[in-house]
Amino acid sequence: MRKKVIAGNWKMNKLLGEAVQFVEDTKVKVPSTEKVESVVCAPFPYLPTLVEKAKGTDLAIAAQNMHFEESGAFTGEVSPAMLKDIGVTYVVLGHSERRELFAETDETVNKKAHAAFAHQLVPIICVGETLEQRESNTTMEVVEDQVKKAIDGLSEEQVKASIIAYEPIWAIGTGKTATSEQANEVCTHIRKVVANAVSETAAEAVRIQYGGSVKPSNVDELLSQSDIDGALVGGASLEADSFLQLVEAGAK
Ligand SMILES: O=C(CO)COP(=O)(O)O
Repeated sequence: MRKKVIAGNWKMNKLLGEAVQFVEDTKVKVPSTEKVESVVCAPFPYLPTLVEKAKGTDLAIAAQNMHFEESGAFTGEVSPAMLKDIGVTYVVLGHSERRELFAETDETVNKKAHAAFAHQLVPIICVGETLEQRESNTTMEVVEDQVKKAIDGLSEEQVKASIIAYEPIWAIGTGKTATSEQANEVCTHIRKVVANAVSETAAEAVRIQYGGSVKPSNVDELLSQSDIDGALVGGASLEADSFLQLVEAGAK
């Protein structure tokens, strides 16, 4: 049984006081169970404070991005070593907003995945098709290509420890969720891609999240699907109550 992962991706939202309040409100309420991991992906300036606040609880704190280099002349960037040093444990890589707006490529996502493992960070690797690609029936090949490139050169153990988030771009922040069947179909395909590229063992172990307008009212159905092991959630992760309902669904 794969442990589910519910990750709230706050994106560029909340001020420090609000971020701290959220962690105070949720850290004692997230379920302590083998069934689910609860993760909050917060903006960089809040990470040290939130890691401190969440210490010793079942709430993990993640970054939303990082550079792949250890250090150097990269003004404005944050390195994997810095994240590791302050106690961050997960990092989102290749979110579609970073691919679209900040020139993230499959190649940089792959470099970042290697860098994450070099610093004991668990990567949450995002993939997903545009509406145009879905309408032209190229979803499976687009996603297959993204997954293969992202995990290229990782060891079997590293792939087993990775999290892949399938986020159809047309379902992000639009209120349009993929149906649970549509979401599962692609997640099943991702698992096959991993089986072919790495091994059956890696495919069995890798956790695959769905993301795109996940909310308390649709999370149960999505999580009941055979190949969906969690959710990466934007809007519905901003309120503590709603985030807690999502992690409770993961603990069922
Ligand atoms: O992009 C997402 C999570 O990374 C999804 O965002 P929404 O849940 O707001 O659609």
